[in-house]
Amino acid sequence: MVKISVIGAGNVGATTVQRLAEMEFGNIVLVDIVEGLPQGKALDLMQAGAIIGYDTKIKGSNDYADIADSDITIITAGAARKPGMSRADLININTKIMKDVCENIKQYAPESIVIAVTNPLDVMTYVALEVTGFEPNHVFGMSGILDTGRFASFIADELACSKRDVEAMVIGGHGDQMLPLPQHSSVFGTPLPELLGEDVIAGLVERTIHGGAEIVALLKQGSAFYAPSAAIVQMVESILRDEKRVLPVSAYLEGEYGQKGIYFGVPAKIGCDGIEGIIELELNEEQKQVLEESSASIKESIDYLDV
Ligand SMILES: NC(=O)c1ccc[n+]([C@@H]2O[C@H](COP(=O)([O-])OP(=O)(O)OC[C@H]3O[C@@H](n4cnc5c(N)ncnc54)[C@H](O)[C@@H]3O)[C@@H](O)[C@H]2O)c1
Ligand SMILES: O=C(O)C[C@H](O)C(=O)O
Repeated sequence: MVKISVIGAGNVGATTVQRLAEMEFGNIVLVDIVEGLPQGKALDLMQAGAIIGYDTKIKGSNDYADIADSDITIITAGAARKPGMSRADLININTKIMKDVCENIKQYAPESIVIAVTNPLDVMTYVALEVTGFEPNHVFGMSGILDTGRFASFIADELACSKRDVEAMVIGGHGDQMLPLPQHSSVFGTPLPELLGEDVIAGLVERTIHGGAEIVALLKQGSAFYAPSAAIVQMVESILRDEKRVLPVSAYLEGEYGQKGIYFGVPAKIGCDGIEGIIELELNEEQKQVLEESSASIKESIDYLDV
C-alpha cells in the first residue's frame, strides 16, 4: 500500500491531505508539532470519507516514527508570510524548522521522495537536500505549477475562455524575479503574443509575479492554500502513477539553464523516480538576464545558510 506523509497540519498541509484522501492514493500520515492538531484534523478527514465516499486511512501524529516507510513526504511545516513581508523574510525561522523536519525524514523515511513546499521555496528545498543527503532527483519543490496556474487563470479571464484550454509557463525562482514566459504560453495552440497586446500581457505577467502577495494582502493572515495544495497533488499523481508529466517544479540544476548547485523552477519530467529529466526552453536575452538575477538572489541566500 502506498504511504504519503504530510508534515505540517496547517492550511496547506491539511488541504493537501483532504485532496489526497479524496483521490485514494494510499494511506496518509499527517504530522505537526502542535499536540492534537494533526490528530483532530485526521479524524475529521476520516469522517468526511463516510460522506464523500473514500476509504483512505489518515493518521494524525506528533511522532515522526509514524512516517516510516513513506513513499512520498511533503513538507508544509513552517511560517507563512504576513502582509508586507517577502518570502525571503521567512528564511531564518523556516530554516530551523526545515532542519528539524528533514533530520526526521532522513531517520525515519530514508527511501522517500521529498516534495518541499515551505518558503522561501527554492532555498528551503536546498536545505532539504543538504540535510537529508538524498539524491537530488528525489528532493524537489512545489512552486511552478502554482505560478503557472495563476498565469493561466489570468489569461483565461482576459480571453473569456476555459482555463482547461490554456497552457502557461512560468520558470525561475519562486519570488519577485520569477519569469512568466508568454511565448511559451498558448491557448489551444495559439501563442499568447498572437492573442493579446503587449501591454495586456505585461499586466498579466506582473499580476502573476505578485500573485502570492495579492492573496496575502487580501487574507491579512496566512497565505494561499487551495491552489498550492492542488499543485502538490498534481506532482504526487505524476509520481505515483508514473505519468512522466512535464511540470514546472523547483529542481536541482547541474548546468541546465547555465545554473549549477541551486534549486530553480524549470519544466521537468516527473515519474516514479522523481525528476526524470529537465527540459530546457529557448529564452531571449532579456529573459536570460532575469533568470541570472533570480538565481543570484537564491545563491546569495544559500551562502548565508547555516546547514
Ligand atoms: N511553495 C509554495 O508555492 C507555497 C504555497 C503556499 C504556502 N507555502 C509555504 O508553506 C508553509 C506553510 O504554509 P501554511 O499556510 O500551511 O501555514 P500554517 O501556519 O497554516 O501551517 C504551518 C504548520 O507548520 C507547523 N509546524 C511548525 N513547525 C513545525 C515542525 N518543526 N514540525 C512540524 N510542523 C511544524 C505549524 O504548527 C503549523 O500547523 C509556509 O512557509 C508558506 O509560505 C509555499
Ligand atoms: O505568497 C506566499 O507567501 C505563499 C506562496 O508562496 C504563494 O505563492 O502563494
